[in-house]
Amino acid sequence: MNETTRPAESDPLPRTAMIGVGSMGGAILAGLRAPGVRIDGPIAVTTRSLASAEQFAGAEDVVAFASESDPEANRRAVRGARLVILGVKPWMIADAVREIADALEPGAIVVSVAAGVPSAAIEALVPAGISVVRAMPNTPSHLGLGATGVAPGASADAAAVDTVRRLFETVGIVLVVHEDQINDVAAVSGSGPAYLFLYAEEMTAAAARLGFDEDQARRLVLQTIVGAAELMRSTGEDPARLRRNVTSPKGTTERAIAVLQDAGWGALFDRALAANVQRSEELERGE
Ligand SMILES: NC(=O)C1=CN([C@@H]2O[C@H](COP(=O)(O)OP(=O)(O)OC[C@H]3O[C@@H](n4cnc5c(N)ncnc54)[C@H](OP(=O)(O)O)[C@@H]3O)[C@@H](O)[C@H]2O)C=CC1
Ligand SMILES: O=C(O)[C@@H]1CCC=N1
Repeated sequence: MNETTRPAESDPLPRTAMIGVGSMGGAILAGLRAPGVRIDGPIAVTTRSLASAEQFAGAEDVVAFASESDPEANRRAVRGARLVILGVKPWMIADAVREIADALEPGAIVVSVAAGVPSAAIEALVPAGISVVRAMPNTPSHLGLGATGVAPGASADAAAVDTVRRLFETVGIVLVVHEDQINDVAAVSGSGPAYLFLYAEEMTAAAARLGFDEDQARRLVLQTIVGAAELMRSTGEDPARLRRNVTSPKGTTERAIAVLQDAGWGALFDRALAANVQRSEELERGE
C-alpha cells in the first residue's frame, strides 16, 4: 500500500466529466474547483434533476446537464472527456455505464467511486481500450482534506492509475491499493466521517444533558474534535500517547475512559467495520 500526498505542481488534469454530483461527487467537484487546481477545460457534470443542475448556472468552470430534462445528458457530458467519474448510487452504475459506453472517448479513463461495484462489472460494459479504475474517496475532499483509496481494474495500466492518483491528490491524500482492499478503505475512511459526526452528535447531546445550552455544547465539542485532530496531525504523535497525556493517574479522564473501555469500545469498532465490509459484499452480489 502506497501513501502519497498532494504534489506542489504537476501537469493539468485531463478534461473531466462527472456523472452524478451529489454528496460525494459534489465534494470532489468542490475540491477540483479550488484555487490552484489546474484542469483542462470546464468540468462537465450531470445530475438527475434540473433543480440540482441549476446550482451551476452561470459558472464558467462547470457545464451542467440534467438527465430528467435531457435524455442525452450523460452522453453529452462524457464527449471529449479523458476522465469520467461515476458518482451515482451503486445500483445505478450499470445503467449509467450502458448509457455512456459508446459515447466515451477512445482511451478514456472511467473512475467509479461506487461502493460494492467491482471494476470487472464496469469493464464488461465499456468498449475495449477504456481503462476502469475504482476509487473510494470521502466527503472532506470538499476542503482538500479527503482520503481516497485508488485501485486499478484489470483494464487499467500504470499511466491510468497515475492520472487517477493525481486527480484525487488534488483533493487530499491517496492510497493506491489492490481492489480487494477497496471495501476495507470504504469501512475506514469512506464512511469514517460519519462515525466522527455520530461521535459529535452523541457528545453534544451528552453535554446538553449536563446542562450546557445547545450552542455552548456544540462549540465545546467542535473545538475539541478540531483541536485534538490538529494535535495528532501536527505532532505526528501516536494517539495512544496523546491520550495518556490527557489521562492523569487517578484523575477524571481515567474514570471516563474506563467506562468506554468496559463497554467494549475497541470491539465495537471491529464489529462496525466488519458490518460495513459485509454490506459492500452484499452490494457486490446485487443485494
Ligand atoms: N456519500 C459519501 O460519503 C460517499 C459516497 N460514495 C459513493 O458515491 C456514490 C454517490 O453517493 P452520494 O454522493 O452519497 O449520492 P447522492 O444521492 O448524494 O448523489 C447522487 C448524484 O447522482 C445524480 N443522479 C441520479 N441519477 C442520475 C442519472 N440518471 N444521471 C445523472 N445523474 C444522476 C443525482 O442527481 P440529483 O441531485 O438530481 O438527484 C446526484 O447528483 C455512491 O455510489 C456511493 O457508494 C463513496 C464514498 C463516500
Ligand atoms: O454509505 C455508503 O454506502 C457510501 C460508501 C462509503 C460512504 N458512503
